[in-house]
Amino acid sequence: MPGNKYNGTPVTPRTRLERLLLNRELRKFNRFFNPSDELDDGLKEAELFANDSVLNKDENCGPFNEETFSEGVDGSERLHKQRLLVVANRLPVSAVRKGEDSWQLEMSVGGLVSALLGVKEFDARWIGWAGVNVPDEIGQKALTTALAEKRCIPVFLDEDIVHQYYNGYCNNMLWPLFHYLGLPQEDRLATTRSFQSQFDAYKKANQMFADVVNKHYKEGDVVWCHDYHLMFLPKCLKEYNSKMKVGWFLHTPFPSSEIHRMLPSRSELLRSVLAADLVGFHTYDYARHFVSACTRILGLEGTPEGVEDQGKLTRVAAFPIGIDSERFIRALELPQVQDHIKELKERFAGRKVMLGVDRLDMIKGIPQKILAFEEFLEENPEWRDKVVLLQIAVPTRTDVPEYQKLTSQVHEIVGRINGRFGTLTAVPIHHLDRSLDFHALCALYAVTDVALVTSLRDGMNLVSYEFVACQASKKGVLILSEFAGAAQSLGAGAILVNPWNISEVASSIGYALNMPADEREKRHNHNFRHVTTHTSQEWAATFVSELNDTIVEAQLRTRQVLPLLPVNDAVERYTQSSNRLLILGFNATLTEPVHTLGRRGSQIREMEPRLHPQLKEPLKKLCKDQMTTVVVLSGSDRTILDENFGEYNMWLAAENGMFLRRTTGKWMTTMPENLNMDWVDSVKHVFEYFTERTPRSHFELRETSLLWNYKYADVEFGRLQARDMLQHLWTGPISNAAVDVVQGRRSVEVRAVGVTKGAAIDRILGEIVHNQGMKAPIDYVLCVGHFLVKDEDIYTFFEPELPIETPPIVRCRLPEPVGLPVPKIPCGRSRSKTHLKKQRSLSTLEGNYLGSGGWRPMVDDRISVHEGSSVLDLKGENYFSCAVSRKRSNARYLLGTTDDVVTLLKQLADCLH
Ligand SMILES: O=P(O)(O)OC[C@H]1O[C@H](O[C@H]2O[C@H](CO)[C@@H](O)[C@H](O)[C@H]2O)[C@H](O)[C@@H](O)[C@@H]1O
Ligand SMILES: O=c1ccn([C@@H]2O[C@H](COP(=O)(O)OP(=O)(O)O)[C@@H](O)[C@H]2O)c(=O)[nH]1
Repeated sequence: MPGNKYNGTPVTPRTRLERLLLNRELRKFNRFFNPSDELDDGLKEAELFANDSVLNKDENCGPFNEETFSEGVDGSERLHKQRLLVVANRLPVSAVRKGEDSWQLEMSVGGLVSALLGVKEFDARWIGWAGVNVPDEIGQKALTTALAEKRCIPVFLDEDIVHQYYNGYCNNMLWPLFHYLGLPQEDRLATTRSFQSQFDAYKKANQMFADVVNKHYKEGDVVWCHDYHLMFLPKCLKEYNSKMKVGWFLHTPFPSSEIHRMLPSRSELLRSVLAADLVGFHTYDYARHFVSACTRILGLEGTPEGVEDQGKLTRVAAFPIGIDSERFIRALELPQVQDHIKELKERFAGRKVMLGVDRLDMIKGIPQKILAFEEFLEENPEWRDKVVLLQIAVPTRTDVPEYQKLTSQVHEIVGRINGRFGTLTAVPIHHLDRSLDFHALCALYAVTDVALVTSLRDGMNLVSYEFVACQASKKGVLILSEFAGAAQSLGAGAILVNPWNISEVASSIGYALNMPADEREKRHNHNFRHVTTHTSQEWAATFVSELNDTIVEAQLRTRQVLPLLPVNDAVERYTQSSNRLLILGFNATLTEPVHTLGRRGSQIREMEPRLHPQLKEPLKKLCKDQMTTVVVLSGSDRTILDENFGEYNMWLAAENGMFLRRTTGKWMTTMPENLNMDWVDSVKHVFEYFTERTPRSHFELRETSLLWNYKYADVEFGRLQARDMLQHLWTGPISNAAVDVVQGRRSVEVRAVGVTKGAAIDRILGEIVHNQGMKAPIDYVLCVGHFLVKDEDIYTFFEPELPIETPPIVRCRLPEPVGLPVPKIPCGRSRSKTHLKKQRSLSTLEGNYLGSGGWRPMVDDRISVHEGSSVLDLKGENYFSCAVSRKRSNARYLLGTTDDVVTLLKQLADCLH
């Protein structure tokens, strides 16, 4: 049993990586002690499918293993297998109707099927379409029963849905786009026109898959959705049951966001996929493109772990698929395969064999491959009767016009070349429009000297892996397209080519055919090691293990996330209090929500923040209330606050509290007269420079700070520019200046040192109490804002217990009459007593209300205030600090959006008469 490496005792993993490593060791351990389990099942199954690619209906064995619990060889009970629901468009078998209630099942061809057949560690069921329209109930029942024996569950799609969803949206739209081929040339307009109906069918089909999953789902199951056919499925599943563990894996490339951006349904598709807990791709590049599409198109945050939306993380990672290499290696020993090998060797004696195995799909670059072979023959006449190219082109998606066109194109080229270089007894290209059975395919791989994989784009390409697995004795050469996912794993051993460059491929063929044995061996060994260690079993186990772990991680994260504001409680306590203070931020708190989707947001509108129109009424009512004091405390400058709030009876604190006025009075400031602002010019210079060079960024020059905002700029470019700017500022203009830098999600602010909302609130409070002649202490505080890091000190200001390290803050006093009660301050929310210092009583503190930090009118006389008593009589439960749309914060509570702020203030206002 894996344990502590040094003392053998079990260890408790603390981090995600530790958990995953432990999990990996556990899997290795299980495999080591239960090897027969895996191999026996695998072999039975492989042979079942391999015989003549027809599944025997009576065989009580399917693509997946039957038992969940069973006896080990030594009689011990084996581990409980995780239940896994694999959901893919196609089942691993296609059904052929033989009578009203009888069906024959044939194995489907394709990389996804091959890979998932290797998945044996789970108690798995496969949910998908059987590739046939079954309109009648008798037929559906009989097929369901036949498939159940193979642990497959059908989704019945009618002809129209298949036409619109599978042939249309999936294969005519998503497939070419995801492979960078663009929309089909000839019927591009028609495709664009039929988009909406096809997309509707796509969503409908996905919902039909979801319905079947929901019917068969049991608590604790892992649901693994596959491929571009089912991008809507994660959302449908999570809407039905948010606790379901949902993973989604894409078998094709995920294109650059510039391509994905063309899809009219681009945002809906991304959002649906993001509903999954874990999203997987074959390569890091595809994962990177996906994250970038989410940041650029949806405006979400991309992190090294994945994509974050309102604190919810969807993990995104690369899980390169593999094959069940053992199955191929073992098959080579079978007598029927050996017979095939012998036959093939005799048939092609004296000639080198080159092989291509592809579905007849435009992404596979078959015409380009054949043209390169033609060029090779043209330039190397000595090879013409010494080499043969065997091209297996498996028919696929034959109802889609583009695929029909490709078939005739390939036939035409092959015919021309064979006519040109063929002899009476031999042709250079053997082209087969059909699939081969497993044994024939293995034999073919084994006798091949050079395999040619020239995909124009390919998610992974398993043919290249299978070829390598079957080459232990021959050690043939693999020519591999750099645009196949496999190039990232087999790149070192293969000869990598750009399939669009026909001359390069032609010369690579020459290089491969002439390659010395020792180089062939070295290259082969490298690839063989990879193929035999990165298997489909490993792939599936890693994905499922990470999916399980993602759920654990999400639970841990949820615990760190703030609880939602208990609105009813906040309202009730408001009504029960008699001197209440509402401190409200402005930007992203009281403003209208704007759509910040990169290029589409209303930048012009947002650059001048406006009060949410629905807040006007409630705010007016709250401000009129004698027992309520409203303060808007913002980083914005005075003009903006004047414009938005001039008409209300409230307090305005501009530039993070540096300026203050009651709307009935004039602006005052506590900005020290000798505040050193020498740094402003040089920072402004830098901000101007970056604004000029970062399209759609802008900056604001305030009296005590400068703010550079890149919210509407390209996210990645903006972030790079911000990094560059900060580096420059820290090493140059502000290296010795008395400034603070506040980094927002998409902004950089440089302020005079110590200017924070928390530092200002004390002085503001003093002025309010004094100015309003408050007789009773404040007994209710609601502090709501989208306050960034440094400004979060405002939330803690009102917390009754402060950590010892808290720096002294400027204090204030109540004016006369004195004799008010000493504040009753209850315990803070979650602070450990050991970290606390004694309760803070404002009445005992010396104020510098009139000192250097005191309020000065902007133009005329000074205010004077008398010594007084306690400003606050705040019971812990009468204090509500609330962060708006920032899940991690020092505030006690969270409000999701500005709309929630509207609801809250409306409710408070409704309590007033
Ligand atoms: O079912 P079809 O429409 O006939 O297509 C067959 C499969 O083609 C695609 O395969 C991809 O998956 C492979 C394994 O991950 C990968 O190696 C290859 O590069 C991909 O093209 C498709 O993604 C599957 O859904 C289809 O079943
Ligand atoms: O006659 C054939 C030709 C191919 N294949 C299988 O089809 C899969 C093709 O997968 P790949 O990843 O190369 O490409 P895909 O077709 O999925 O795009 C491989 O596992 C092949 O073994 C097959 O079973 N019979």
